[in-house]
Formats: sequence, structure tokens, C-alpha cells
Amino acid sequence: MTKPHLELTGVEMAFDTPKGSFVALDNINLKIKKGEFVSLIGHSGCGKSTVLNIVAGLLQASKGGCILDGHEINAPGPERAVVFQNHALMPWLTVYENVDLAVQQVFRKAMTKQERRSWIHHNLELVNMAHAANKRPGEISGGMAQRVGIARALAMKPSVLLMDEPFGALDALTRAHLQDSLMSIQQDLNNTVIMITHDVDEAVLLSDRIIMMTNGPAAAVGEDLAINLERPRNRVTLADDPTYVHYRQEVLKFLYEKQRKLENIAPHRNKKATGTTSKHSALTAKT
Ligand SMILES: Nc1ncnc2c1ncn2[C@@H]1O[C@H](COP(=O)(O)OP(=O)(O)OP(=O)(O)O)[C@@H](O)[C@H]1O
Repeated sequence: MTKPHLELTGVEMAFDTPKGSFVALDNINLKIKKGEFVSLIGHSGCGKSTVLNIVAGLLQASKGGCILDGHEINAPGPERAVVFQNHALMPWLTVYENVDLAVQQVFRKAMTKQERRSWIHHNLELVNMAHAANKRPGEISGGMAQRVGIARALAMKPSVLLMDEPFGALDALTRAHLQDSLMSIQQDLNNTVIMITHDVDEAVLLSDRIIMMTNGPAAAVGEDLAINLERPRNRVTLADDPTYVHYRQEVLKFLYEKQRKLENIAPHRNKKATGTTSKHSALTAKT
């Protein structure tokens, strides 16, 4: 059997708090293949970002560990690029310079200035942002800034792309557009992607696998659902596809039946959040 590209084995994460040790994760085991698109989904506070931060090397697991291509992860590295929800661009640098900063970090020695320039433009073109290369983050919209964040991550040629709710703050149309771009870019580049999302439809549409996490404390992998839908995927045709609908229901069942949180069914909150329609039937069901 071939070795997994990325492997988390027996990962436990305990945080020291004023009230003592808080065990956020307990015995997380995951094997991810090269080029797989994996989503992490689970209720707020279950430990998704903690898992992502361990893979990013920003947090060190209390027990167990994470191996990437045979090497243990102990620190951040350019082969694992992170895209956060709030894109985190340097406000005083232009779009071009923001991407260049990351490219220099990885390719300063390997690329000439001219090569770097065309590589940066290529990546900005991938996300349709080459036209705004000389603008500063304050002069572009949130969706555009998020696209630059993705271009910056892709420009590092990471073998693993880690995304923490990358589209969470965007309006529905921008989000749909970026999801489609990400699917086609990822198919071309074959990066491994781990993405945190609260959006059930986003998870099913984009993923090869959905990892559903149990509620914390001591969260673990509850279910591991393979999404066998042909690519390229089209959101409009899939909306009526029985297999797509089945996967969607499996995730909703996990979140709202098996891992139901008491506050999610408080009558006043339900009424306020969803009006007269069922939250479960809404097309953009969120956790
Ligand atoms: N540095 C820390 N110190 C103490 N507790 C922490 C720390 N970081 C995270 N936690 C706790 O660990 C648990 C998991 O947090 P985490 O941010 O990973 O959850 P999440 O699933 O990503 O949440 P959300 O969906 O709301 O972003 C939470 O209970 C959180 O309060």
C-alpha cells in the first residue's frame, strides 16, 4: 500500500487554562492522499481550527503528531500555505507586493526578478485579479482581497493548501464564483486542500471527503464521508442530483441529529434565525 501524503496520528490537544487543562481534541486520526480535497465540518468550537493549526505547524499537538510526505511537522513551512477568513493582506503594500512577499520567501533564490514578476501575474490572473495589481487592500472589495489571499497562497506552490472558512465573510454570489474558481484551479494544480467550512453545500460541492467532527471538548472524527461525484462539478445541475442530495442529508443528519447542540434547538433562536422555513431545507445550510 502507498504511504499517505499527510497523516495525523493519535492527535490530542490540551490547552492550559486558568481552570486547568482543557482537552480540545482527543485521538484524531486522518490519512489524506495527494490532491485530495478534504473539508472539516462541525459545530462551532469543536476544534476544526485547532486541527488546521496543527497541520500548519502553528500549534504543537500535546500527543500524537502530523506527518507530511514522511516528515514530522513541527513548525510552519512554505509547502503548507494558509488562507484565513480575513485574508490578512498587508494594508501598506499593493496587491502585487503582497503576493511578491510570499513568493520571495519561497523562491528568492530560485527565480530571477523577471521570473518572479511573470509568476506573480500568472497567479493573480488565476483568480482574476491581475487588473488590480497596483491597488492597495483598502481600495478593493472583501471578495477581491480574499482572491488575492488565495493567489498569494497558490503562488507559493504549496503541496498543501489550508483554508479556514475562506469564503465565510463573502456574499453568496462572490462565494459561488470563488468556489468555482477554486475547484478548477485545484483540479489543474492537484494541491491537497484542507478546508474548514460551516456551509454544508460548500462542503459537498467542493470536497472529495468530508470529515465531520464531534462536539468538543475532546472532539474526535465522528464520520468520514467520501463524496463520489464526478468532476468538474456544476452547482446548478447538482442541486437536483439524488446523490448530491443524499450526501447533503448525511452531513445535516450528523450535525443536527447525531451531534445536535442544545442551543441550536432553542425555540426563540430557531424562530429568529429561520423564520417559518426549516433551516435544514435552506440551500445554504450552515452549522
Ligand atoms: N489557545 C487556547 N487556549 C484555550 N482554549 C483554546 C485555545 N484555542 C482553542 N481553544 C478551545 O478549543 C476548542 C476548539 O477551538 P477551535 O477554535 O479549534 O474550534 P472551531 O471548531 O474552529 O470553532 P469555530 O467553528 O467557532 O471557529 C474551543 O473550546 C476553544 O475555546
